[in-house]
Amino acid sequence: MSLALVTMSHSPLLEYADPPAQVKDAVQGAFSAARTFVRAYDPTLVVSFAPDHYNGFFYDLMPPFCIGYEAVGVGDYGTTAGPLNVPAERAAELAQWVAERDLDVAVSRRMEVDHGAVQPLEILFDGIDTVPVVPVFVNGVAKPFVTMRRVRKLGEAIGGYLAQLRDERVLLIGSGGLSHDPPVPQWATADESARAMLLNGRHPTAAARDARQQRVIDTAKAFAAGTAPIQDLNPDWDRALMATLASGDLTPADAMTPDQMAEDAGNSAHEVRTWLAAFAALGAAGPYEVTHSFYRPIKEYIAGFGVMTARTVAG
Ligand SMILES: O=C(O)/C=C/c1cccc(O)c1O
Ligand SMILES: [Fe+2]
Repeated sequence: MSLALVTMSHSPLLEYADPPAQVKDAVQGAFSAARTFVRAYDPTLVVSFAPDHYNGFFYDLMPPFCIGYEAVGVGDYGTTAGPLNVPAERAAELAQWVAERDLDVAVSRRMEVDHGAVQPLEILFDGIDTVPVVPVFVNGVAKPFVTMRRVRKLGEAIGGYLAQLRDERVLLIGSGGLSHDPPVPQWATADESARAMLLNGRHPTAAARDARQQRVIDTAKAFAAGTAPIQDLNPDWDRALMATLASGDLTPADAMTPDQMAEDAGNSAHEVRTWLAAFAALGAAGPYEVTHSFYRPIKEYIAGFGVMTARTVAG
């Protein structure tokens, strides 16, 4: 069976920053192309690979991957709060399939998801419960990181399951990246209160959430002004990765090491793991073609900002 894919950067700053009009228009144009692609494909099921930013997953128990049987948006940065429309039996069947292929994936019967998972659903489907979605958490912020090879293998296993479904049109989403280094605390350098948040910061007070988000919003302003103490975007790295993903041969990404990824493209560049998983899943259904590709480094959004659509080549 054929599959389709949208990979897209997310940024909570879409609603909180003000880049020049032509930049905003270019991003909206890329979203619009992705929406048109999705509407034409008319998926019956979405499998969404997304990271979390210490809103649903914490160091009290941090898996590399987790399949949600139910999921609820936490409503960070004004994104939609509430339940996603998760087909629990389909999710459980997928988890079983993956387990039988020697991959160890956590499951959650109540996954909490943040802007990383919610923003693409809002942009592509005008809501978080309008289409059945199986959410797959891919750790993109918390050390230790599994190898990129492992991420590719997970994507291939999930794609293998989806490719044999006869009664579904499946859209894969990969959310995050590309190069970027927003001020998400790191355990090694965090102070005591930041460590408490990283350990178990579930359900913060409104004031605590506002303070955390304001720090990111302020950093984005400073980054655009050239004064933020965060790592620069790396358009060459972003474009090279997008070329690898488009090529159909994902094995070169196996050589990317976690430390080198962070050094070259920022700590949150690990979010590209969702793109790799999504493309590996797509490739499991056969050769694919990229139908639309957008890229722009956007400091106001603290993101090497990319959007790609792709689908199985009819054969
Ligand atoms: O607030 C956070 O935890 C993350 C913010 C952010 C900013 C820019 C790009 C991203 O992918 C983010 O998640
Ligand atoms: Fe992110």
